[in-house]
Amino acid sequence: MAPRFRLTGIRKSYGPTAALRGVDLELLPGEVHALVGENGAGKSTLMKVLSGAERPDAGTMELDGTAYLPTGPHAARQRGVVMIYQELAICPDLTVEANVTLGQERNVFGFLTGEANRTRVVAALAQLGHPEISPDTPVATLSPAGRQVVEIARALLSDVKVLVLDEPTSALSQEDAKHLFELIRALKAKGVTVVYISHFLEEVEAVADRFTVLRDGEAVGSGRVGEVTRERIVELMVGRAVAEQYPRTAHDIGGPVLALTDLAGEQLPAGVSLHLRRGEILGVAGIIGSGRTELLRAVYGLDPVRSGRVRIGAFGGGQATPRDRIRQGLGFVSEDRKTEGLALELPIADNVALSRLDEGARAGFLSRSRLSAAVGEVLNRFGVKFRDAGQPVGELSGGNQQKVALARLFHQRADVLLLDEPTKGVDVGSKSDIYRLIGEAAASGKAVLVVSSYLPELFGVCDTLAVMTRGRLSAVRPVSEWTPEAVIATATGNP
Ligand SMILES: Nc1ncnc2c1ncn2[C@@H]1O[C@H](COP(=O)(O)OP(=O)(O)OP(=O)(O)O)[C@@H](O)[C@H]1O
Repeated sequence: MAPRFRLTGIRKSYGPTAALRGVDLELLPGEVHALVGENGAGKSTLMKVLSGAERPDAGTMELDGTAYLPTGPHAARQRGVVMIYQELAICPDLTVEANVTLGQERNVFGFLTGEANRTRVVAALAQLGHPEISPDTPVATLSPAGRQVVEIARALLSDVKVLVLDEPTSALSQEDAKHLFELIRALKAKGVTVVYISHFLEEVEAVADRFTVLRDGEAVGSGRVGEVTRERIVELMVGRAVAEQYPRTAHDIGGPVLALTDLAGEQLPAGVSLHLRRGEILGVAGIIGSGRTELLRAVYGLDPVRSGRVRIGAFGGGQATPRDRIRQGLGFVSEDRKTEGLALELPIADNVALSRLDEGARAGFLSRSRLSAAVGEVLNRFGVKFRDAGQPVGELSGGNQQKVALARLFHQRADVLLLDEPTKGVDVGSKSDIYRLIGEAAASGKAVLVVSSYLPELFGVCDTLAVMTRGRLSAVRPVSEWTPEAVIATATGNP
């Protein structure tokens, strides 16, 4: 079959960082092609080149046998090549219709025909199986899944031939992820080529026909999904065999360090009690919207507490500010690193040291070199791929940004770690590193409360587990007393 899209010898550097070092890739019509690789391997950069957001330094591209070098995303879209980003690039204040037609209003003799546009939008939403989404709805009021449908509808309107999805399930519930897979299959049946970037090999196996592995800016292997083992794909990604996905460090559980009594926020959580002990890794499962994030935010002082108590070691009481909480030994990694986790324009070193600036301070001055040295050590432990600690965090790949957010917590030397989706966007090898570090933290007497939507990780890492349903938390039980089925049943309110 003639390829729909061919990239040959693609190179791209950002200053001294070579993100792509001569990549060849062929995409067939009507296939789902998974692009996998470690954080910083170059997946997003390659897809930005393909979708016109970045210009390659060298190499050629062909779409349906003719030369292709778009001047920008708009030009790429006109040729039918569209990329949908992890952080959806939609205008939240505008309506669904305005978002879908943005920049591609059908123009008859120079006039915009509002009615024709509306018909096309309604048809696209119906085609995607979402006739319930009204064109007049402001996008801001839609769920992440709804926003994604709007983005895909927008792609359909530009007669998409190649659709790139960059970690599309990261903000979706399991149910919505299933719908997305159905949608991808429908697009495939229409002959659309879908490029699917993901760190979840289960998803790759469920939805992709072929895969390509990128490592350090080079394509190091490709093939048909199902003809190679998952272990082999991981080996290609990391360049070595990963011995243990969930490394365990023996740790003892001690006395309580965090106690919540009937903790309630403005809406969520709705009355949560629990004891977290020294050396314990306690997982909180639940569906999106069940109040898990709100629970961590209330404990950390980011959201107001309506009633109930938070007791941390010797400190008791209800409301406190994050500053108080940090002093009391709490550390928090937000699920939403872009808006409240990291200061993207600031250097990596400053981001890591943000809550502990005393480290590099000497006689009232902040010594850059001491700060960099202290931070460098933490970053290396986390395997963060970076050029130098003075580089802005925003230059790092998504997964590496997440590792910086975690590194900060360890640098802060918090006693109680509140982790909200700590491995979101993180590659398999690095996930394993993060699990090892969580285990080591527990072994050194820290207590860990971890919220995750990825059940294998909760079962692989935690000592105890509880499930959140509509703002309430089930009893905390040892992991060995739970099954994934029981967790799902409890989470959906059918125990
Ligand atoms: N705007 C930029 N400025 C400087 N360096 C960049 C920029 N964008 C990407 N890079 C670097 O290029 C390399 C590849 O990054 P890219 O985002 O393509 O990786 P990725 O495979 O998508 O990673 P992840 O799985 O973490 O999203 C990384 O070393 C990254 O730091």
